[in-house]
Amino acid sequence: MASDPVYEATCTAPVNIAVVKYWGKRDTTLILPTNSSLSVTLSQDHLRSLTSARCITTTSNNSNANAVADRLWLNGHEEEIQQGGRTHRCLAELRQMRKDLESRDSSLPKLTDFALHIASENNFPTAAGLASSASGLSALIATISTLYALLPENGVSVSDLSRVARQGSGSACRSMFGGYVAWDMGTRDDGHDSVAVEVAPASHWPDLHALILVVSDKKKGTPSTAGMQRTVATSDLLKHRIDHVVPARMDRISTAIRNRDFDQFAIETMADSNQFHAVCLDTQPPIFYLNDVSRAVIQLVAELNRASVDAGKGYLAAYTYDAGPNAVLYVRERDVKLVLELVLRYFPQQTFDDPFHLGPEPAAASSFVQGFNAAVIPEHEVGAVARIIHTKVGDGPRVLSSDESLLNGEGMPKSLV
Ligand SMILES: Nc1ncnc2c1ncn2[C@@H]1O[C@H](COP(=O)(O)OP(=O)(O)OP(=O)(O)O)[C@@H](O)[C@H]1O
Ligand SMILES: C[C@@](O)(CCOP(=O)(O)OP(=O)(O)O)CC(=O)O
Repeated sequence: MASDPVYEATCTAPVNIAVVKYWGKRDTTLILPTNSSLSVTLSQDHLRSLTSARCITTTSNNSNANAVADRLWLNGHEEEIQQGGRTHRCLAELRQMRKDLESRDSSLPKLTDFALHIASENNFPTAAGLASSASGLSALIATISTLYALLPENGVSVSDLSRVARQGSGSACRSMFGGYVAWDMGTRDDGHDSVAVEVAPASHWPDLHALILVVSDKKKGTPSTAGMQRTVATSDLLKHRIDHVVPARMDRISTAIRNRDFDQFAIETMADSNQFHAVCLDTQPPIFYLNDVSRAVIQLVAELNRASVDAGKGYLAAYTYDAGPNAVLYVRERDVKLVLELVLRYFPQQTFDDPFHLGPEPAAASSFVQGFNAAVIPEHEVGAVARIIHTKVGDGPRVLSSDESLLNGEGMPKSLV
């Protein structure tokens, strides 16, 4: 007996960390932002969401009474796909795009007739302020668009797919591209022009590294989705930011990236992070994402840069913080050793295995930069920074082979918790 054809795809997608922050929606259903934003996509060699999706043909799943319903497993646990919820809307939109394709080409298999089984795993903590929603939703869109052949040769661009990802989680639209990515806020009410665009590929400025100082990987207090709408409703400073700060900053930071101008990139990145946390503080009741350790990291980086700029050597590191206490430091490859040495001295680690082998020598000199004030912050206890992840700018979603699938022959997750 001939076996049913298998329609399945597996992809990974990256995390992105914004340098101009998205904070505020003008439409909460379509996820249309109140300002444009810009991010750096981080390498999937270190942080990634891996997703497999399979069309469940009725014969291969005739024992399952729910055969017609889409199902999703996240890190081995089944998650409900809520009717009208974000994931549900993304799946509906992708199905519609596939239907359009099938109606134009009758030789294509009618994949939209089948339910989908989707399994996904993040190789880092979920919902902990490490942008899991961005990589997770982007991996979902990348995988199903691969399964449905929603490809440039069929008239579907990456920006078109970013429009779908945006409706899963705003920041996810930027993870559809590698490198340096802008999310144009757009002006249309239907969101058609609110899409991600590539500012520059990773290869344009490949030596930008990221050090993620994980201060806490616990679930955060105020989720971004709720927090940002509280800011929209109550903060006057947000209006100033939207009208008078972000548009010019988007231009300046795009130019800095095109010119590989780290000083300008660092100035804009740190100013934008500071302003984002200022609008959080300007929210009623105020939202606090930074803690004492986050603030100590800011002081340390500020002092390092001051000394370096005074010595005529320019900026060495740029900090940025999302909706949590974890710091992300952007550093050029040539300066990673020095910045790591500094971070490890003030925030010692039990163990730190550097994947790039750029860590400091055990007996490295302790005078970092001429004029650096070593008393700027105290040396912290082991554990103040729980973990350091060292990664760098990377590429966009990747298509993997079926060997890497998270689903077994019956279309069920290989690892169920
Ligand atoms: N691999 C995945 N596949 C599908 N959905 C995912 C995946 N990973 C995360 N999500 C969705 O994203 C949610 C977490 O988003 P949330 O914004 O709370 O956290 P975060 O993205 O880690 O933090 P932040 O956006 O502040 O950086 C999960 O509850 C889940 O719904
Ligand atoms: C602080 C941020 O990380 C906020 C991210 O918000 P989300 O994209 O997680 O929010 P939703 O669209 O409601 O899912 C800044 C940024 O990534 O630009």
